Amino acid sequence: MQFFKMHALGNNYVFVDVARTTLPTDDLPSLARRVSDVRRGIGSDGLILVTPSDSADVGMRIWNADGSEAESCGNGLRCVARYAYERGLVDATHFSIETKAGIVAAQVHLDVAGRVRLVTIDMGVARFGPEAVPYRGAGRGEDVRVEAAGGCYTGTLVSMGNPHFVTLVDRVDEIDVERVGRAIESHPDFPERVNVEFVSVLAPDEIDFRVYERGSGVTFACGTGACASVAALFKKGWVGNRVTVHLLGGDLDIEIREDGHVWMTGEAHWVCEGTYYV
Ligand SMILES: N[C@@H](CCC[C@H](N)C(=O)O)C(=O)O
Repeated sequence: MQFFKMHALGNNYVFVDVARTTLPTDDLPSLARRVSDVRRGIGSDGLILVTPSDSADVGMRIWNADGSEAESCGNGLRCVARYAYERGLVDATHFSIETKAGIVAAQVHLDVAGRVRLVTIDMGVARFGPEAVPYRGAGRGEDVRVEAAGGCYTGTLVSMGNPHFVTLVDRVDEIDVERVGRAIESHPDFPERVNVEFVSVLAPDEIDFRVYERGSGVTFACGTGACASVAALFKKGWVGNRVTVHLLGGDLDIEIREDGHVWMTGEAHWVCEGTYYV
């Protein structure tokens, strides 16, 4: 199977363009687990398929490292956008990408050599509360309390197509993201599990961010998580509509426009291309 690997702020995926190679199996959860395995496979935070789409210019589907399928992936979208433009799947700098959560608009920004320098994605409108995020706890509002890892955490339920629990902390580097994040991610209150974001506000236009991703654990960055976090903080009036998010792997620019759409701008990088022997 021909694959390529890309990363966006260190959130790294194995990509397969299904139009250019044959998938060795229909069991994509198992394939995702195998390619993601750093010892026996390639090593990644998950598997992303680039697919043809009937309703958009390009399609994408994503499986986490544990084989669970997710609805969307912000960092993956920026990588798919760069791949699609640089490999000629699209010939304009503005185009659309279909995900399980719907169709998003992408724009690539080029350097003088015509390579993609940055990618902007319109990630759509954030939705809040138990109507948007599968939740079966006692809370009824958009903020809910979860007891996990010996502590009690209040977080905002946010959907960016996929589910997020955004919790405000004094300092992100004082949180044991692995331990607390894991406990919240698979807490019984979240029947479909949840992505867990720990955020602290440094200024109205700047936040610190750490994440424990559903199905992949601690990663260097999560694009949908950054969008969900800024959307939650903006709704509460704690940040303005344009925020630099400092993630473990680097910075993302998140802007909430007047119509409520959340726009994400950041880098996407090539790592390698090769053949995977099944
Ligand atoms: N890293 C991604 C999100 C990947 C999916 C997520 N773990 C989920 O299960 O919803 C991003 O950049 O958004």
